[in-house]
Amino acid sequence: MSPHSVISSARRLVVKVGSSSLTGPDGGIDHDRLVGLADALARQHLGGTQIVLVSSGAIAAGIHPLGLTSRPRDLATQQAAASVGQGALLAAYTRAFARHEITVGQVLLTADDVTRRTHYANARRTLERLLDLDVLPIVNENDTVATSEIRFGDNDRLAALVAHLIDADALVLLSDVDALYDGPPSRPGARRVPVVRGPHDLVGVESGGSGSKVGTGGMTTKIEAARIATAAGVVTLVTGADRVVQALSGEDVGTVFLPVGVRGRSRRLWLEHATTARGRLIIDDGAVTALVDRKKSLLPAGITAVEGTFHDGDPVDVCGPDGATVARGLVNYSSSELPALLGRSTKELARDLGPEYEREVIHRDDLVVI
Ligand SMILES: Nc1ncnc2c1ncn2[C@@H]1O[C@H](COP(=O)(O)OP(=O)(O)O)[C@@H](O)[C@H]1O
Ligand SMILES: N[C@@H](CCC(=O)OP(=O)(O)O)C(=O)O
Repeated sequence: MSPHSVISSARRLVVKVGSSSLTGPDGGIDHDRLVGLADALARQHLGGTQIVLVSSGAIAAGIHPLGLTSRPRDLATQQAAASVGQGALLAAYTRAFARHEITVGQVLLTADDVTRRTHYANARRTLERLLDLDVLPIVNENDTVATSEIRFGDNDRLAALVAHLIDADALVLLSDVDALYDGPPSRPGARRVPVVRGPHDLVGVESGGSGSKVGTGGMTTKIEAARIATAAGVVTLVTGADRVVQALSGEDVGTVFLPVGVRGRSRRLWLEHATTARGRLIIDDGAVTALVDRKKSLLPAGITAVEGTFHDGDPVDVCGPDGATVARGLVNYSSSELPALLGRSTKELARDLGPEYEREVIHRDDLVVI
């Protein structure tokens, strides 16, 4: 099966559309483009493909109603714009899909949230249930509550993680450029990269930031998203939103990234790619071996130093004696509690401080070796 036909025959697809493909020259939502996209997705949905749409555009949709002239730069105004714009965006999609008698559902995700064990299962269950009910879920980051530390900022990686979360057959990233080029597409002589089989095909490719006033991340975040998705076994296509019909029909458009890893469900992919570490735990050589080779939990005895300020449940990086990061995990103690426990055995801690101090600093299930 050709990689493009994986998309046309997919049972389950995640399609992501960027702000630059939904907005007009004035920065506001372009309803004709949004309806064109909805029509193409509706056809595929009615043909039996389960589709999850990850749509950016909340901030862009809030620009005009707030009387702004461009995408705000500061976080608080971006969040206000997203709050105003997300409702308008969903209303526009609801109307566009209703013409095909398709019901849509809004799912707003916060990266940090989904990483936690119970929330991960919950987000997956909700999306599965929506798909069972024949609803077309429309996902965005919950911009209004995500603070700068926990914010994804770009929906490309979020879409890759959603594709993994629902075990999609393929991920389609729609943008204002028809493919990945070997350099900025505005540069004369830039050539389309039709297929990426692995990192070697990206050697010499220059990827830059967004070329539009409303997009974020540019090609760099799309390549990163493709790397995450293909490592989880998901074929990824990057192409223009104006080629969505051809892409969904399996035509040779855009840039296709072939899977390099095996499929499988694991919260660990989210832990690694969705979280931002709030601090660092420095561990000794014995603890590095226990974590990396023996797949053990992290105990206080192997920790030599604590850096940063964090709470119980926050993501932290775990670093070897040379400072290199070896793992990331959700820590069971705050940065103020931990220093008093370092180098001590859990038995001794339980005896001196109480049974609750027998717990691991990071449980194996909350840890990903990098
Ligand atoms: N090597 C490259 N190939 C294609 N596009 C590139 C490349 N480097 C940078 N870009 C820019 O990335 C932009 C797409 O990213 P972005 O504006 O963030 O879109 P979106 O809103 O769809 O996420 C393109 O319009 C282009 O200007
Ligand atoms: N959550 C933000 C999207 C940020 C983002 O990733 O934008 P883009 O690079 O246009 O896909 C919004 O809805 O405006």
